[in-house]
Amino acid sequence: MTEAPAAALPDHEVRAPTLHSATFERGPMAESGLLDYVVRSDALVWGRRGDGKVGFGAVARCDARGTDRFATARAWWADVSRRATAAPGQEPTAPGAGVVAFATFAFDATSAAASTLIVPRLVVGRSADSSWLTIISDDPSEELTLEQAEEELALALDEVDDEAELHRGGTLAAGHVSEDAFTACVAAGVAAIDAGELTKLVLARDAVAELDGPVAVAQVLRELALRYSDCWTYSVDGLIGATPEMLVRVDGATAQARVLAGTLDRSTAPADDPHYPHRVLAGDEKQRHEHQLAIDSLTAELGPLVSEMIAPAEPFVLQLPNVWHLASDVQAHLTPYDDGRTPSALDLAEVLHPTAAVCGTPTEAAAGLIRRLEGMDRGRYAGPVGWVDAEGNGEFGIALRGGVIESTSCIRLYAGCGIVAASDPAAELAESWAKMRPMREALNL
Ligand SMILES: C=C(O[C@H]1C=CC=C(C(=O)O)[C@@H]1O)C(=O)O
Repeated sequence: MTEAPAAALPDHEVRAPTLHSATFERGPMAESGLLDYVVRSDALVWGRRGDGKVGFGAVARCDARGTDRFATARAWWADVSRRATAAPGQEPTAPGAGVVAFATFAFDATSAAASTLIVPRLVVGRSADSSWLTIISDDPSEELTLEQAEEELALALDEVDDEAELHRGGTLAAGHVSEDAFTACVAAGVAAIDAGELTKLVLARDAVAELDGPVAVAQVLRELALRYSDCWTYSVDGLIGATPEMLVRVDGATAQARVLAGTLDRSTAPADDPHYPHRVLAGDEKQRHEHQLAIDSLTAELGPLVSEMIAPAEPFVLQLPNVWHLASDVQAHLTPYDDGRTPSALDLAEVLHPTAAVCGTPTEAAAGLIRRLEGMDRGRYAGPVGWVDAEGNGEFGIALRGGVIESTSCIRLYAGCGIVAASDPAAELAESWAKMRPMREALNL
């Protein structure tokens, strides 16, 4: 048995609100599912293939920074969850219904970026077999009715972005890590690996998009969701994108992850060779090594918390519109902590982050070298992004293939690449461009 992480920080006063919710079952949605609700720039979004949730407004928020960012968020959420009540007869009926928080975490403890949990006023949710509308209040005396929830939802959907004013294009410039700086970083990373300092590290760069109008967030999200239907589309407090990598998904006592590492650009692939990705990606020693290190980092951290874990012996090739990846789906049965509580999605996000898909092996050596070589604050890029409910169910993707909105018409994009002994700087630079392609296309850049 494993000891549960502390529910409250020593000397930490958690000022969590008392929340009250009502969840109303709704009929089947149109084929497009949740995408019909992705119409506002400020909505909170988590979804894949029409399932997921869209949040409007905010009734509570927790911001944290530094080494304790996960612990602060966990303590706050434990308090919110303990106190939350549901209107009689309107209790949550599915994971993610009822009181729920959308969450985003900074990659590194030294980041200036806040890690944030936001509880929306309204949530429209859909899973394979149900759909619902939840309304949440921080006023325990407020009567929460279906009429009120539908009226507020209609108002929220009415105040949509004026598409005429949205951007049509713009420019993309080097960010903190230019192309030259990136290739130099990769060469230095390979030298450190050759010198025996570490086995793998993931190096990233950024690029700044200045658009000729306000970022069309909802339009970008809809495009990403439609084109990248195997990815999880997210939008939380200005962090947007569509990630192919699931850090952890918790549904009751089941945990799942999709580990990715190993990439092949599709734009340079021969059109007439169906075996190309299997031969060049799945059959390549360097790519398989990079992938295995990412799996090992996940299973080593998850192992002590589970009674059973299924990790396939062979990765599969995940085909996205821009790239192919080596991918492995891991499934595990969670063991309760010795206080009887099952580890929550938040607990697991903290334990598993950062995997070797975004940091390296060994973790501490890689994290230190990333700070030194990149010299940039990654902010929330490559950190966990997703949602958690009051029961501890939730989904945390790794915030990849996206960007951070820095002002109305400016968005910073990020992409990184796993570096091992056999990595070539020019090839890694090309791969980073391939990973930025989904956002560039959605932004018309
Ligand atoms: C770090 C990123 O991708 C990771 C996930 C999948 C494949 C990767 C790779 O092949 O390098 C990276 O580890 C990114 O997209 O910024």
